[in-house]
Parts: sequence; structure tokens; C-alpha cells
Amino acid sequence: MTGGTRGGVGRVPSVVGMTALVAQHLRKTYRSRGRGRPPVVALDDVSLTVGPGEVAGVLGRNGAGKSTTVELLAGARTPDSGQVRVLGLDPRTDRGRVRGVLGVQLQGASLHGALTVRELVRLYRSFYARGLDPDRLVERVGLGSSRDTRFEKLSGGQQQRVSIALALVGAPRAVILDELTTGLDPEARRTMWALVEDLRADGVTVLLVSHLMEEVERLCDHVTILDAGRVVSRGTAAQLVERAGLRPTVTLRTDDPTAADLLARLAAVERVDAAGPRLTVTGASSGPQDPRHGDLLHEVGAALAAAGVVATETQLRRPTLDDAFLTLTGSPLEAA
Ligand SMILES: Nc1ncnc2c1ncn2[C@@H]1O[C@H](COP(=O)(O)OP(=O)(O)OP(=O)(O)O)[C@@H](O)[C@H]1O
Repeated sequence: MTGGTRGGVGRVPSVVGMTALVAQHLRKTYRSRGRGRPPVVALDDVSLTVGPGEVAGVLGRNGAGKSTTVELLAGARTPDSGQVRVLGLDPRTDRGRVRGVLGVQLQGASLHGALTVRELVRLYRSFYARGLDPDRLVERVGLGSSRDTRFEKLSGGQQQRVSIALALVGAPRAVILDELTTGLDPEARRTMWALVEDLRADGVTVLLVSHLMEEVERLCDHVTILDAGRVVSRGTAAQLVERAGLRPTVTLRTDDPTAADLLARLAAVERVDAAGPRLTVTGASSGPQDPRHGDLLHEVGAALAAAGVVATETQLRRPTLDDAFLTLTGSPLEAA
């Protein structure tokens, strides 16, 4: 982010060659809310790492364990077992120093309602030796016209933007954003996404917890999928699609009876399904790492043209992170 100074927190280990955020083999159980019920296993052997300057995503349905992971990384809770490091520091024992380098935006943070937006951001700025200019930050999160409004009078989306400003005002070297844009309108959502891009440009490490596929796909260098307290998979969106074994498809319409056999013989094609004149051509490659990888649409088009086959309504569909999530966890994220 522009307009501020970073650092200023002495004795924090250099992040060169170091993983910025580390969770190793975290296990966390909660006492059950019902009498006589067994404890809830919120996290079972969860590990994740985020390199310096990376924007990493954690994706999962309600109850997957996302908030628990964030709370353990922030030092707000203690794991039953496993380890956490933030820029080389233990958030439980180095609490003060971690607070100086890690910004955390938590879901539904409760703040002093009688203070105005500007007062709150200035107050939080005063907790740090150095940081961002509060008034510019308030503008940057889109709250310029509400800066003199009391926190309690703000809409849910505006309150959320205040909590993001508070996470950033100390110019942290790493920031955890929990449900960054949930409940925000599309314009505010874009403002927040641009803010994350600014953080990336400034080399700030970002852990973005989300259940919005578009957000994660757009912003994150890699994604960890959590489901029922376990890590299901981790990688770039393309790697997750590949790991899920998903294939691109081309659909088209043709009256030529030879088309299906012709296409099925192509090396780039795994199979062809016909429903009357409509063909669905499934690619053989699951991604760029596959030796059979190529441009399925181009190869299908070229083969049909060479054989003089006329096709219409030709459409390519590439599998998305959404599809990978469904395959890897067994149900869609949107079910949340
Ligand atoms: N304080 C608590 N006491 C008992 N169980 C809890 C507590 N906090 C969380 N849990 C349970 O632990 C599991 C993981 O919860 P967590 O809040 O970490 O998931 P989440 O992925 O953040 O979900 P959401 O998207 O709904 O916030 C859930 O089964 C939840 O009900």
C-alpha cells in the first residue's frame, strides 16, 4: 500500500529465505456445546505455509476450520498440538512482536461503537510506532464519506471495511484477512481486491480466508482447501484442477456421421459422447504438465476442417477451481 512506512519493529527475524506464515500439524478440539457429546475436532493435522510476499488462499465451507486456523495463526487460541510461526515468531510466546508485524482482520470483530471511523483508525494507528496515514487509509477502503460516522451507525459492509483498515494501519508485513469481502457490494468488493493487489505490490504476505471462489482464483498464488478440519489439497488453481483429474471439453453440433469417430482418434481427445447431432469431446490432458496437453479447441477445429466436416455452436469449457473443489471434497462450495 502506498502512503506509509513499514517495519520499525526491531529484532524481528529477516524473512529472506524464511516462510512467512507456517502452521504445522495443527490439531484443535473444542469442548462440545451439548452435554455428554464428544469434543468437536475442528482441525485434524492441518499444515499450511505461505512464503514471503505471497498471497495465499484458504478455501472451505462453513465449519471447515478456517477461522480456527486463523485464530491459531494469530495466537488468539492455543492448538492441542502442532506449531505456528509468523515471520519466524511464535505468536503465543512472542505476542508483542507478532502484533507489530501481523495484521489480522477477523470475522465480526467487535469494536467500540461510539467512536467514529476516523477515531477508530487513528486510535489503532497510535498502537504502532509506525504505520499508514489513517485518513488516507480510510479513503482507500472507501469510507471517506463516512469518516465521521460512529462505528455503530455503519452498515455491516462498512463495519467490515473498518476492520480491514484496522488490520492494515500498522503497516504489517503479513496480514490475515478472514472473509475479506463477504457481504460487500460488487463495487466495494473490487476496491478490496485492488487493496490486496497493492499489498502484494508492496511485498506484504497475505493469507486470504474465503468461501468465494472468484476471489481466491483472482487474487491467490496458491490455495489450501480445507474440509471438515483437514487439508484436502493445496496448489495453484491450475494444479488443483489437474489433481482433481478434470478435463476440458469441446461441445459442438454437426450432422456429419463420421465426425465422432474422426475426433475420437485424435491424440488430444480422450473420448467423444454423442447425443444426436450434439457431440461432447473430452480432452485427454488435465493440464499443462500433461504431455498430451494442447489446445483442444484448435485441434478439434483443425481436424474437422481437414476432413471437410461442418460444425456449429462450437464451445470450449475449461474446468474451474469450483469444479476442482467439488471433485476434491465431494460437494460444491456454494452449498455453504
Ligand atoms: N468455540 C467453539 N466451541 C465449540 N465448537 C466450535 C467452536 N468454534 C468452532 N467450533 C466448531 O469447530 C468447527 C470449525 O469451526 P470454524 O469456525 O473454524 O470453521 P470455519 O471454516 O471458519 O466456518 P465458518 O465459515 O462458518 O466461519 C465447526 O464444527 C464449529 O462448529
